[in-house]
Amino acid sequence: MLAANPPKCPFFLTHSFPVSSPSPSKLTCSASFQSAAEERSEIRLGLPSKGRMAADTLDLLRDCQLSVKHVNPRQYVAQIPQLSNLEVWFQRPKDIVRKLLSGDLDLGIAGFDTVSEYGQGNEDLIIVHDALGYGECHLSLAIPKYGIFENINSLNELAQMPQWTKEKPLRVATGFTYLGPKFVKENGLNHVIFSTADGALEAAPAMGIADAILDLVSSGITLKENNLKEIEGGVVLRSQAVLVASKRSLLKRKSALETTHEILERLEAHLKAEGQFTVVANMRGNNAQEVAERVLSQTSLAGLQGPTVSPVYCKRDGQITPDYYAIVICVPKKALYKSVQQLRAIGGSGVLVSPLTYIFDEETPRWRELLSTLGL
Ligand SMILES: Nc1ncnc2c1ncn2[C@@H]1O[C@H](COP(=O)(O)OP(=O)(O)OP(=O)(O)O)[C@@H](O)[C@H]1O
Ligand SMILES: O=P(O)(O)OC[C@H]1O[C@H](OP(=O)(O)OP(=O)(O)O)[C@H](O)[C@@H]1O
Ligand SMILES: [Mg+2]
Repeated sequence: MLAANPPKCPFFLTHSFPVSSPSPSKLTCSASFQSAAEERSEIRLGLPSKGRMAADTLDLLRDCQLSVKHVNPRQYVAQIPQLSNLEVWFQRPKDIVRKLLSGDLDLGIAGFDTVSEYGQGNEDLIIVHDALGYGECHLSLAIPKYGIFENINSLNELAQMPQWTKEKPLRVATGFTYLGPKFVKENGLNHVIFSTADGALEAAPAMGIADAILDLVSSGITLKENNLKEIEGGVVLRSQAVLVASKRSLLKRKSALETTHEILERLEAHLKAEGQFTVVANMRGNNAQEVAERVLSQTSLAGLQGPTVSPVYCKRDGQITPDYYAIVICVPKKALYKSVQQLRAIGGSGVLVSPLTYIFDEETPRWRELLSTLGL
């Protein structure tokens, strides 16, 4: 299990050492970078400079009222006016991870696949938010649909093929030269050799360069168009965009932790709200309790913390009395139509639906988790 084409980039050389026993060059490098990090007063957030994560990242931050002021796309530093102590640095996703490890960035947004591949399990990297809701894909082993693989549909079947020997191992093309070998080792595949390429990996089997590929899949179209198939047990990891931090930064600098808290709260509040609608409806009833009971008898109307039921007063024969009740609930977007049907079934009318911008909980579970990971 080794990379057939040893990568030329010095980072690969450093990263090929196990994390538990870093190379001397890595230690020297990290010590000098660390002192530079300590001299900085501003907090640095790394964002993808281009590629598929770039636009969605800026959109997400904008939706959290954290718009990045970026004068032109070739300028690699920018600001988020709401966070005065923060500098944004645009970098390639893999460089975001490397620079978090070297202490040149404090926070970053990248795909979980990139964090896992280039972070190599380093404990200095902490995932602060693991589900930013875009860049969804999975890293998966794929083999041809044809030839000797026609009846192979699982990792076990692949491992047991008599074709793979020490002299003639299964050849896998991948850009994931850390996660790939780790996965085959953990899954007991003995005779495997990896080669690397930067893109269009799906061509490798048809070109005769590899027997299988290990690459990211989202729609599955590229695999299909190249006559390849995924196999049972062949998914190495599932990925989406994550917010990741350097543990050292958060522990050493109080302002880094405070900024992380604010970003996390805004992300959580926005992402939670994004999946929900506020629904307001009118309902006749004898009292608020009775209306609430009717609402709660329906499975799709429980809301975030039960319904809010408010009397709507009117003047009749000189008397001010509650004529009907207004109920307010939050419903998941997916369950909207079902909720409206259930509201109607219990006498709801005049149903108003509006999008939610933020849901701020008392304290976000991810913040509590972060503090506990930091031992605070
Ligand atoms: N179908 C997909 N294929 C590849 N990446 C995807 C896909 N869907 C989502 N992603 C996410 O987008 C990231 C790829 O983004 P991008 O294209 O910028 O990176 P890259 O091509 O690996 O980087 P670079 O061009 O710097 O080598 C992946 O790491 C993953 O997190
Ligand atoms: O499942 P799908 O939706 O078809 O997406 C998967 C493809 O997308 C990515 O390639 P990319 O477009 O980044 O091109 P590249 O391989 O040349 O980098 C990835 O490497 C797969 O080839
Ligand atoms: Mg790409």
